[in-house]
Amino acid sequence: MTAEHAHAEGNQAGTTASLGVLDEILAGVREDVARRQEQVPLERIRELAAAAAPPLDAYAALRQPGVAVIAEVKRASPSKGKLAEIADPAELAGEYAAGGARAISVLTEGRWFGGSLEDFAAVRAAVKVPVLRKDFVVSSYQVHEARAYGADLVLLIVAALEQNALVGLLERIESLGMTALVEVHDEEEADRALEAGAQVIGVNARDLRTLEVDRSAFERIAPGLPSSIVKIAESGVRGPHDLIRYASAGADAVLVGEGLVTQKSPREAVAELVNAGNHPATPRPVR
Ligand SMILES: O=P(O)(O)OC[C@@H](O)[C@@H](O)c1c[nH]c2ccccc12
Repeated sequence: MTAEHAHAEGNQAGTTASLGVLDEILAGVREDVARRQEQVPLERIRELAAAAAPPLDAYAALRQPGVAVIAEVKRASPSKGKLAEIADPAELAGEYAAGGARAISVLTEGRWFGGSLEDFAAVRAAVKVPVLRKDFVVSSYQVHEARAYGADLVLLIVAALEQNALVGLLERIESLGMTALVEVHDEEEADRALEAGAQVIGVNARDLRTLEVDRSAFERIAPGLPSSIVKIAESGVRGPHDLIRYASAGADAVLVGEGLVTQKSPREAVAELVNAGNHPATPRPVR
């Protein structure tokens, strides 16, 4: 499906707000996973995961001094439709890394974000920094698949998962040597993430049900998280001033998509953020 098509459907989804965009996305993801699993059965994907190069330590990478920039390869979004052409995701990721990105995020959801596992594989082969599989993970098949494609980090969205599923998937990710980035949007979800044993927590400023952005969510939630937790501010970073605002509230890292893919020079845009994150006047997380 094209990004335009995805956007058109996204607008229709807006008229059925009671269902929420997240539920619509999840329904499509479940269909797509079932189809892939018919082609490559779980047993086979587990073998491929076992044969993949070992994962990088993303937790350690994100705890280095300075505010880390996680740069995202994002073609489209449900709220904005098509964002960027991205003819060569490997090249874009190379630019991000050259600009100083501490990790790369790759959307692999196809219907709404225009991503794919092919994009992921291309990026993984192009960079040496940890790579995040950004998708709507609902089954352990997707976790093994992520590892088979060389993922170091896997996103888990608390709003998309029952607590026992969250715990099971988090344990599966860690048992394969990867790091789980557990995404929350409010205090209750943050409590669930901690209870599940998350070490890396992302606060998404965007509510995945309504698609509204609230940059103050991080400021409300982050102070309540233990100092051992890597805290990532996700979404809505337009430039250095947003990074500094998040850093003041205790962010170890920011995750940036739209604000980078729409720039003429993604490398320079990353470097500007990285410089802001390394500046002596920028607040450091207290540990
Ligand atoms: O493009 P932005 O506003 O910089 O946001 C990036 C990232 O936070 C966003 O893509 C995101 C955060 N959590 C997600 C979960 C699924 C899909 C996408 C996302």
